[in-house]
Amino acid sequence: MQTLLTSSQMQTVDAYTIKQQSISSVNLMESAAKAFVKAFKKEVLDKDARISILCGQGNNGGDGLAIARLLNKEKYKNSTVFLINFSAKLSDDYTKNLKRLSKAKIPIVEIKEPGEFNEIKVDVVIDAILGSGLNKPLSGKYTSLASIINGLKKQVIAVDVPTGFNGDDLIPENYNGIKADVVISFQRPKINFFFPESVVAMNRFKVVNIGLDENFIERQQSNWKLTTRADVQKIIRPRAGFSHKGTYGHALIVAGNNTTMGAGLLAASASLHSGSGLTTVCLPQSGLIALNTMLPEVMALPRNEHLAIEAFEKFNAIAIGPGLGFDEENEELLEKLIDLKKQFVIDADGLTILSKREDLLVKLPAKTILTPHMKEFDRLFGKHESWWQRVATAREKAQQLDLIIILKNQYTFICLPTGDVHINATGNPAMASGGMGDVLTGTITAFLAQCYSPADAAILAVYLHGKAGDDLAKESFTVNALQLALQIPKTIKKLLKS
Ligand SMILES: NC(=O)C1=CN([C@@H]2O[C@H](COP(=O)(O)OP(=O)(O)OC[C@H]3O[C@@H](n4cnc5c(N)ncnc54)[C@H](OP(=O)(O)O)[C@@H]3O)[C@@H](O)[C@H]2O)[C@@H](O)CC1
Ligand SMILES: Nc1ncnc2c1ncn2[C@@H]1O[C@H](COP(=O)(O)OP(=O)(O)O)[C@@H](O)[C@H]1O
Repeated sequence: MQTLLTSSQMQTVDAYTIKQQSISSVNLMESAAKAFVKAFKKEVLDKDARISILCGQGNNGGDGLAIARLLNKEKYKNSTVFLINFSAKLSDDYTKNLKRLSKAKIPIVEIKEPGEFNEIKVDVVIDAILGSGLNKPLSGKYTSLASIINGLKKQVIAVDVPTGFNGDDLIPENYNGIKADVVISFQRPKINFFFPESVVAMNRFKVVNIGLDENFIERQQSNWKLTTRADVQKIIRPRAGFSHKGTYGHALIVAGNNTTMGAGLLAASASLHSGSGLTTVCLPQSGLIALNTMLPEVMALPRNEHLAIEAFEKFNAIAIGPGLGFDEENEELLEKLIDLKKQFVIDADGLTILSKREDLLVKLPAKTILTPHMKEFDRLFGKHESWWQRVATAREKAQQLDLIIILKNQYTFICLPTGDVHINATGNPAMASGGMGDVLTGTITAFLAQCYSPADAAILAVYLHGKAGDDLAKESFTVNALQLALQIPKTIKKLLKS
């Protein structure tokens, strides 16, 4: 797990590292520039590319000057440095790097007015104008320059953050900063990189290590965590010697209806492939042939109005919702199930029922896992104007109601009752197709059945679901839900081996 920090916390880390490691701030800047250049070389392979390096007058600009010098050493021969001199204040390390740069034979152009930057014959722009020191909205000359750069429609690579991008708070719809193709950020991604609103400022990001004190970072107070491969490797337990099907629990998937039977089958397949010892699906009679044909390993509990609630008692984890329908009968079933006080995952139509029945929402057993996508979430907790607002509500509700709320998106936010938000960064757009959420539900249920704690089951399942999608997307333009369910055991095996 990596702790994610705000820009001001990163400044503290910066200062601490300088003090504790007896490294000067200009040397820290040098290591940031080196790390940037290493990543840049993978982005821009052509050493003849015409590169414009735009440097502000703070430390972000200082980075830019050091980068210019290092790129020159790396034989990028067509670079020009533009000094964006819109302010009177220069940082010390900027001044030191300007002096160092003067020894290299790189053209330097001073820009005092935005219109003076009219470099249209450029292939790559390096944006080192303003970084994480942004302390007010962008305006005046900076806005005009950002608009000129965006208008060039060239490849833009930003140092640490795009100019005008606030790393820690809502990005306004009328964002007026630079739009980067790639951001090469230092040591930790900014929290805002994971919010969909950041799409106006960047297409993707990379994070490079610059030698900041990791232990100190991890000691900082922050509720934002990023799940790493190492975390998942620590959580996941290998299959034990002398174990048998009883060792790995019995998952029940209450799902499927005449026109949405597939949702139940997908969730059941995911449960089976994610390692639950036994899986049963509670589905209508009309789904039995499909189930027995497709998943002979999975058992059925035919769902009808005569089904007694005692039939649900033997399961140690129950998922309710994929393709279930939300008529009165299903509402009654959900109500009865909740009274059993089992470990639940509630998804899809189960969530729709909860959005109509607040009395049930507040009765959910502790650590019940909810898996809404954006629309389901807003149906449950009210309309939200932004993802910052939505995540804030999810965090608050998880604490208030003692629930685990998995708010699904490209980057999924797992909100725990502790107030922590675990961000998941696996997964990709090849997975954007129906049934994917049903598979996630089945996977979570399987981990609950195997007695992982609800928080671990959520973190593990979300990571593996995305990772399985990433593994498949290496070879395929699209990834469908059933393929993904089948991939999960292979992805787990690979994680355990490495
Ligand atoms: N630990 C790390 O991660 C490391 C970080 N490093 C690098 O340092 C960068 C941060 O540098 P930084 O603190 O000097 O601030 P930076 O972004 O250059 O801004 C400069 C000045 O601009 C001004 N200003 C602010 N907003 C404005 C606005 N809207 N419109 C106009 N002006 C505005 C404001 O001045 P003020 O307004 O207060 O006079 C501010 O002081 C960071 O992104 C990374 O590249 C690495 O070198 C090493 C390790
Ligand atoms: N572009 C993407 N990147 C990463 N994950 C994605 C992407 N698109 C979809 N997913 C994942 O697929 C799942 C979709 O869930 P959901 O919308 O409930 O699907 P469905 O209702 O069709 O089963 C979520 O876990 C989501 O994170």
